[in-house]
Amino acid sequence: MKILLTGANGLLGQKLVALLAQQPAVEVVATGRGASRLAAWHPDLRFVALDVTDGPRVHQVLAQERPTHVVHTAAMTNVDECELNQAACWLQNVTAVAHLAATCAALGIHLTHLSTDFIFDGSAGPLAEDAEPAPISHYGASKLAAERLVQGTAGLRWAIARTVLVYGVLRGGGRTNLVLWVRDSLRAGKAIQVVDDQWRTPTLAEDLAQGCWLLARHNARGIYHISGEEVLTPYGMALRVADYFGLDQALIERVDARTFSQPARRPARTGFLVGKARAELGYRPRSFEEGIALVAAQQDA
Ligand SMILES: NC(=O)C1=CN([C@@H]2O[C@H](COP(=O)(O)OP(=O)(O)OC[C@H]3O[C@@H](n4cnc5c(N)ncnc54)[C@H](OP(=O)(O)O)[C@@H]3O)[C@@H](O)[C@H]2O)C=CC1
Ligand SMILES: Cc1cn([C@H]2C[C@H](O)[C@@H](COP(=O)(O)OP(=O)(O)O[C@H]3O[C@@H](C)C(=O)[C@@H](O)[C@H]3O)O2)c(=O)[nH]c1=O
Repeated sequence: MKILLTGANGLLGQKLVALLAQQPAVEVVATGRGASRLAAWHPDLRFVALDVTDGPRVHQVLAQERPTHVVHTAAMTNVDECELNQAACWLQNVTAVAHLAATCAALGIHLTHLSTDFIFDGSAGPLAEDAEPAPISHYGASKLAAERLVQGTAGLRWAIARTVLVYGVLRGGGRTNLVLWVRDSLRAGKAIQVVDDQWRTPTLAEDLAQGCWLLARHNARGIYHISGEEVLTPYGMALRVADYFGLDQALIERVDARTFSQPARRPARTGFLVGKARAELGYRPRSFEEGIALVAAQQDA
């Protein structure tokens, strides 16, 4: 197998690089916007600059590299930024997917595409793969449009991995995540307000990477929910993080989502049922406790 990753500098991309480096039978090509931020940790990694919004370049790189599989992790993931800059969001989350899907179909490459719980309206959860999407933000709408584009590309062999609130240690800077934000705020003695009326199944980035690897290895076809299994609110997660790291829980103020005036709406209740991935792929996510322990171990390393 030869697997090409998009967005390799991002959180999921980094975990996929680390996981696939341990598979002797897999050749990895990491790609990302601009230079590699992984060279210090993976000096032998093959890295090719690829902005996925550049259609001719997408075709050029895939035609040159001829991977058997692409895992498309790159996206505009700042949900508020997507609401405020809708054209940029569409370009990165939809137009780019059109380039990749068409090229993968033409070259016979299996595509694993990443999607999100934010395609749902938050009225019910945890959700199975056949739940009806109804996005309430521009980010969610763009990710749903991308799913439909993948599904509608003639001749494409595809899998869609949908996931939920991903956390883990990121090297070299980038988008933070709930576990690191809570830990670092409390360590700095900073009070935080955390919502207790949103429900999620938080996902350890390493587990998501494992799920993507399983999808590619099985040449899976169709939609798979790949997340953690415990339904928690961000407030509940914050308390557990504080507890694990021995930090002051009194700094965590329990609030409603209405307390925040964010540009983009968030679905209240999501979270995923992962039974399909468990049964068909052998996917086994870690508990939230185990996930925090892994984060702690990596920070100490
Ligand atoms: N994080 C989460 O909580 C969730 C994520 N997802 C989905 O999972 C996927 C992976 O997310 P995650 O790794 O956490 O996100 P990150 O934001 O950590 O990583 C995304 C990466 O995509 C790169 N990127 C953005 N635009 C382009 C472009 N035009 N060309 C090439 N690379 C680009 C970014 O580059 P740069 O570093 O230069 O900015 C970044 O490295 C995404 O598709 C996301 O929608 C779904 C649900 C939850
Ligand atoms: C910043 C902040 C967040 N939160 C909560 C709300 C939210 O549920 C959670 C994470 O907030 P963020 O704004 O970091 O992330 P957010 O944009 O809500 O996270 C999303 O990212 C995209 C990419 C996805 O696809 C989704 O699955 C989802 O996890 O933390 C607070 O309670 N207080 C705060 O001050």
